[in-house]
Amino acid sequence: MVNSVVPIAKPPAASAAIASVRRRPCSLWVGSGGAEVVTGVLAAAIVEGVRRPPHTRGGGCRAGDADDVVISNTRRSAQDQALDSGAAGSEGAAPGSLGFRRRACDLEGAHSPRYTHLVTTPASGLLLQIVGAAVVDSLELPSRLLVARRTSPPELAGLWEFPGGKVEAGESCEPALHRELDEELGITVRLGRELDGPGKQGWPLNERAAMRVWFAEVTDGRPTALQDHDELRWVDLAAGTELEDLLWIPADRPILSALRAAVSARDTGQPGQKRDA
Ligand SMILES: Nc1nc2c([nH]c(=O)n2[C@H]2C[C@H](O)[C@@H](COP(=O)(O)OP(=O)(O)OP(=O)(O)O)O2)c(=O)[nH]1
Repeated sequence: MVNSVVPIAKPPAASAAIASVRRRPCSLWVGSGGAEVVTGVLAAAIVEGVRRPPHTRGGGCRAGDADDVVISNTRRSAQDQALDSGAAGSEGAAPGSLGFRRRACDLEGAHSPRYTHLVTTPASGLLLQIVGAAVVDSLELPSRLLVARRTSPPELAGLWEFPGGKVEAGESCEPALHRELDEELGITVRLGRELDGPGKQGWPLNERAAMRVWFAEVTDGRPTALQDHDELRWVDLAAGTELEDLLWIPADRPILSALRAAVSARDTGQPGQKRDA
């Protein structure tokens, strides 16, 4: 949840990224979320907003007042800058980094499509949270893994991955994973054990994101590539099989190794078993 929203004239520490606002400064809303913003968004600016998000406090703003906002931060990537200049609704992704979509729902309470322009900057030490599923044919006796081939962004298109996606603000990891699997594959699953990564946020993917991964088993639906993927495949988990030969997102390789070890140790967990709530 976004803790506070204040006019740019009196920014909190987290809004140091904001360098200048042309036109009317009071039209810029700054959300300072901290740990509660699970997607890793610490500072965010919504411009062109026509009404403030429902869970926020602060002064009013008027439609179109702040459509010339400049965000500046030494940690900003070329991708962020591209987003600043790109068309609303576009996605950007620099090689090795994540694509951030210009959409309002990255901030809880800002789900209105009328918030047309959102720029986010990651907090230092807080990564964008991704969740992924190691969907196996059986949680108790796994022998095959469901893998998915991405269609975007161009840097990742054609690479195989664990189905999943970004945790949205206000969402917990496991519900996010259920949502992603439903949206992307049209399946309902029961979750098994989490495949613990090296960090609290799971497995590092790049400088901006980390992924938590759970074993899962399909309980309803037939996996179908509904969005984000052009092919799904059940592959044998045994060593020396197709699984290793597939062109994986490189960051996923260590996860695959750990997954195999967990399967060998029959450590995929019982349904509902979790590391945390
Ligand atoms: N789902 C998934 N993403 C991965 C894996 N490995 C890896 O580096 N990533 C990266 C790729 C993406 O930059 C990011 C996940 O973002 P995404 O685009 O899949 O998220 P999403 O489904 O919520 O997509 P969108 O709504 O933003 O379009 O994490 C993986 O195994 N599974």
